[in-house]
Amino acid sequence: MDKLPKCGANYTPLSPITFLHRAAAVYSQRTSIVYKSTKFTWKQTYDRCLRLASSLRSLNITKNDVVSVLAPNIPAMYEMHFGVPMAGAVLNTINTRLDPNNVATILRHSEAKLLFVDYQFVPLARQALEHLAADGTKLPVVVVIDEIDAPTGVRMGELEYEQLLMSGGEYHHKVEDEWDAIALNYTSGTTSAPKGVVYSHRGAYLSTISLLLQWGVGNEPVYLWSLPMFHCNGWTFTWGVAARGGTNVCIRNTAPAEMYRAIAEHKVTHMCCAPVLFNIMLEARPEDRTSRIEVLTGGAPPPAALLERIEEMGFHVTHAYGMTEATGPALVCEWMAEWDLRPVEERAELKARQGISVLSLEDVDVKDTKTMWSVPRDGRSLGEVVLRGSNVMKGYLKNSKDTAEAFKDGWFLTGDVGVIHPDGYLEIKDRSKDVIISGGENISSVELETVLYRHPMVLEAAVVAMPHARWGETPCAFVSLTKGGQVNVSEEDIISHCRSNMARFMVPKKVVFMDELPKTSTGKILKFKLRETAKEFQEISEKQTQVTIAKNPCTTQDTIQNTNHKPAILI
Ligand SMILES: Nc1ncnc2c1ncn2[C@@H]1O[C@H](COP(=O)(O)OP(=O)(O)OP(=O)(O)O)[C@@H](O)[C@H]1O
Repeated sequence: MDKLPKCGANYTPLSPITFLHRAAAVYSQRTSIVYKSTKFTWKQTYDRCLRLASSLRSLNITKNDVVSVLAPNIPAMYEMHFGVPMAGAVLNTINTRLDPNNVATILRHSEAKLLFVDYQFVPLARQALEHLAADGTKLPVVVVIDEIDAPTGVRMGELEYEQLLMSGGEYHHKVEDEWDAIALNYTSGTTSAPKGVVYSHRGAYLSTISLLLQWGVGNEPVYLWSLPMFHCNGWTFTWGVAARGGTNVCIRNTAPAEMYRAIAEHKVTHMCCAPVLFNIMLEARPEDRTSRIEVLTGGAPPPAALLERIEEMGFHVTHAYGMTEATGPALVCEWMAEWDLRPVEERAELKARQGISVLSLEDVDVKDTKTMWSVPRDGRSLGEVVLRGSNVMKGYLKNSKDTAEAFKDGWFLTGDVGVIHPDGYLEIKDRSKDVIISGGENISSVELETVLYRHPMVLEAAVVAMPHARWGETPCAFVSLTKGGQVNVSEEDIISHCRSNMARFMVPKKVVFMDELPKTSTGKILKFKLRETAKEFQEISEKQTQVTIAKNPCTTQDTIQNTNHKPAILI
């Protein structure tokens, strides 16, 4: 048995590039991409990617060179997911919502050789390159991507994407080792400075296939690009849509009108988004929205109440949990048929659990990371979520310390705190840095937020620890309200809603109303900013016990609005 050797016929390096090669052969005339008036077939997409790879080689881009891109979900961004690794290079998609300094940090750290810039982001790229020039960093070659069907003429240097493509021949780098790097993605920076996560061809291939299976994506999906491709390569669906011969519906931004128009026009069947987008879609819901759309959501805990509301509109939601280091989704809340018989509220609660591992992971567990012992599967015992398997990153670029700390005894430590239920489904209770420890009791901020979201006038909610002289920490809630709620709901209303729905020691001692909660560029609520604010309240309360008004609780660029209500100290 052992003497049977591997050979070219039975052992080939795994790479998602093969999905495109196959799509061009077997789905050649199917539509691959639609964007405004532009439409391509899979044969055309393949040809364009071969040209892109060839053009990159002519610009001296070779194996392991980093090619960065600042672009929305446009056809060029999609093509780069194949064309860049087909040149042997590593794709680094940069979050377009970052500021110039953050973009410069990524370009500097990744040592990008080439930067593609969508014409709308030229001002951002210019400022980022000024930062690099100021400290003498070698600048990348810049290629502007102009609007494909209506060129604007905006340029930054001489090179333009379509012209570059037209000048290219055909090139396809042969992947010799599936462990070679394919992509470099920076984490959101929610808890610490962003880290550069490196994916292998093998990891990308297996993650893509297993997520397609887990979500049950069949033949010819019509996939709406509502999730940025810059977020973990669109949770692998950049590669996945090619694998299923689907159609990529590209949109420049996720304004609800544009999304609803695309959904109706192209008969969208699938889309992904963070839960934050549900609020936006609910506020702008068209009256005639009925057709069923499969939605994969994740990136932050989706409150059960929000799931209930969005499903009423024909969006059939599947909940996934993951992170940049796990190539996007690592767990999916796979639905069990028997749950269909449960009451609506219970169904939403089951769906709000993060679920079970995708097939490409060998194992997932919740452990006490000091002893590395598993916690009991009782739905109550807290531990850290750990993963192992082919989804997990190669490591952090040029950061051996953080890489070493992230791996322990053959596991990747996620930094998330969770429980395992008796049925094997995992539920995230918090990020380890967000757990509130009050009088020795661990309080899950996610649990409190779930209750807050059940208040019909609450649009967004986040709970953080506020220092407390007696209890060490107590929960402080930050809430934004629906339009109707802004005139009607008081802090006392929210507190009394909490009192009726949770144990007394968990009830937030203070509620701060904001027009909108501060978020990271990937839509996660910036809890560390809220913690700073909560700390200020505590300091104020120690000095003066009377009612206090919040002064610009958050003042960073990420903050969208100041408070518009007058919170009272209730300690
Ligand atoms: N379905 C989900 N439910 C709860 N939390 C989730 C879910 N999906 C993702 N998350 C949270 O998002 C995190 C992963 O986010 P991401 O990789 O974008 O960067 P980040 O961890 O926010 O940034 P940084 O590591 O730089 O602080 C997870 O560790 C988890 O805390």
